[in-house]
Amino acid sequence: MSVRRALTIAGSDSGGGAGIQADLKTFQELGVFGMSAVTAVTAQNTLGVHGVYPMTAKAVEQQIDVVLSDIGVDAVKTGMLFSADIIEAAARKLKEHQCENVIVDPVMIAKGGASLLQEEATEALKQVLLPIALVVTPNIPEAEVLTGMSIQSEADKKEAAIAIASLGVKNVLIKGGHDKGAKTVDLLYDGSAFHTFTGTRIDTKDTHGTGCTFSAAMTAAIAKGASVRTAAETAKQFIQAAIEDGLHIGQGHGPTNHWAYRQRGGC
Ligand SMILES: Nc1ncnc2c1ncn2[C@@H]1O[C@H](COP(=O)(O)OP(=O)(O)OP(=O)(O)O)[C@@H](O)[C@H]1O
Ligand SMILES: Cc1ncc(CO)c(N)n1
Repeated sequence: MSVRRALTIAGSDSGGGAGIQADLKTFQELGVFGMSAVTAVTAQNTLGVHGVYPMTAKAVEQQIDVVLSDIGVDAVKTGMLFSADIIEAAARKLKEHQCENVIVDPVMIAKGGASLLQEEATEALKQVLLPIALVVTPNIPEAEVLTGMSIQSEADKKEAAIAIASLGVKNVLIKGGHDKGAKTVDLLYDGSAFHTFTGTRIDTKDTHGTGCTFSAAMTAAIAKGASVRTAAETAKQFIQAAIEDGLHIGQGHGPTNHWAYRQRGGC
């Protein structure tokens, strides 16, 4: 089988736990060749986001163009997109190159509270990116912004997933890291049925980049030909191992362990 390729369109996390760095590490661990289009550089560590330096939309567009016209791609993930201009440029290019396997992680706010998406860009995300996406993977606060709903229960999660699907995206996966209980319940809605992926909540502060890592693992699995449902199962196992075998790096919210899944024999 030829080498499978995945592209991440996202921001750089200098601390290495989230963003482009988490995505490329995850792609590599799952045996997929990783490529990147950088949307912004963040000066970031486990204590927080200390600076955000966006790229121009043109620079993002060109990175996507040169990579897709030469190397090609089996799945594309988007993460931190920062502005409406960048969202519109990315969506235009993905359409132009007829990318079908687009996984949108609608990154809005970092765990420490820093904004990674300008407020007015949410509309562009909904109007131009979600309609061309195969999957969107909001966490609970992001699902609340996308729907305007308050999500307090599993029933609310289901209602939100249906509302997000009505924006034109084929599959909606609401991540349960922000759930309150002893279990983390990730909910997938595929346009007709619901599927849940449940993990044991680990009591740790080292959860920086869990969302990026989860969505990147889904992207890698989809690049290798998995269905969305199987990709969500793989991603759940990948992130559970990565959180359980934490590296305890830095003084704040440390990164997850991107080696853990492979070291346990997965791949
Ligand atoms: N403490 C935890 N224990 C076990 N699983 C967790 C924990 N926290 C998050 N997860 C899992 O990690 C994945 C990512 O979910 P989460 O809701 O944390 O994403 P996120 O908020 O987008 O993360 P980030 O913004 O840090 O990238 C989900 O599968 C979720 O269930
Ligand atoms: C660059 C970047 N993307 C995404 C996140 C969300 O975890 C982050 N903290 N930083």
